[in-house]
Amino acid sequence: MLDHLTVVTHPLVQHKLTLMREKDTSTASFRQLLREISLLLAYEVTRELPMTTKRIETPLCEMDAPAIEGKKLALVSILRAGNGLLDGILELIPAARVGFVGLYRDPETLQPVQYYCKLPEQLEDRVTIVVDPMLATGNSSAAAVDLIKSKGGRNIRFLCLLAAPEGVARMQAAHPDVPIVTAALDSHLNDHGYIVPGLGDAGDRMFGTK
Ligand SMILES: O=P(O)(O)OC[C@H]1O[C@H](OP(=O)(O)OP(=O)(O)O)[C@H](O)[C@@H]1O
Ligand SMILES: O=c1cc[nH]c(=O)[nH]1
Ligand SMILES: [Mg+2]
Repeated sequence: MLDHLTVVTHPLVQHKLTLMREKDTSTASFRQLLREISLLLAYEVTRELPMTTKRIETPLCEMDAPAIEGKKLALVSILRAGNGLLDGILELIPAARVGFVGLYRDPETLQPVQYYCKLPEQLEDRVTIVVDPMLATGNSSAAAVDLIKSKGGRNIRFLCLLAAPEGVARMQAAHPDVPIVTAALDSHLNDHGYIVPGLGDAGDRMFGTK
C-alpha cells in the first residue's frame, strides 16, 4: 500500500524541482524539466501496479516473465497543467488509457470551474492515477476525484509536483482512500491561494501565458 502522503526526496527530483522554482527559468526549460521529473515521479506512483505474466522466449529458454497490465491503468490529467505530468508517464506506459478533466480555479472564490470531462470506460476495473502539478487548496483535485468516483473509479492515486499542507488536509478529509505522491510539501498558501515558496502558476509557466 502507498502511504497517504509520499514525498519523493530523490536528489534528481529535488535538483530539477529547484530549477523549476527559479523565477528566471524559461518556459522551454520549465516544460523540459517537468517532463523529466514526471518520469521519476511515475516510478514512485506506479509502485504496486497490477502485474501479470507473459510467456516469452529468451535466447536460452521460455519463461513466464512479469509485465504491467497497461490497459488496466487510467491516467487522468487535470487540464491544463496536468498535461505536463501526463506526457512523461505516457512515455513509460503507452498502453494506459487517458482521461481529461478540464478545471480552472476561480481567482476570487478559489473554487474549481469545470469546462470539460472525458474519462475512460470501466474505471471500476482500473487503477486511476490523477495528475496535476499543483495541490494548493485541494479544491480542484477533490472535485476531479469526485467526478472520477461518480463514474465508477475506486482505486485512485493523486500525483503532483508541489503540495501545500492545506491541500493535503483537504484531500485527506474528502478522499482518505486516495494516496498522494508529491515532490515537495511546501510551507503554506498565500492570500491568493498560491503555494509558498511554490513556483508560481504552473500552467502559465508551462505554456508562457503570462
Ligand atoms: O488546489 P487548488 O487550489 O484547486 O489549485 C490547484 C489548481 O490550480 C491550477 O490550475 P489553474 O486553475 O491555474 O488552471 P490551469 O491549469 O488551466 O492553469 C493547478 O494546475 C491546479 O489544477
Ligand atoms: O501556487 C499555485 C496554486 C495553484 N495553482 C498554481 O498553478 N500555483
Ligand atoms: Mg493556472
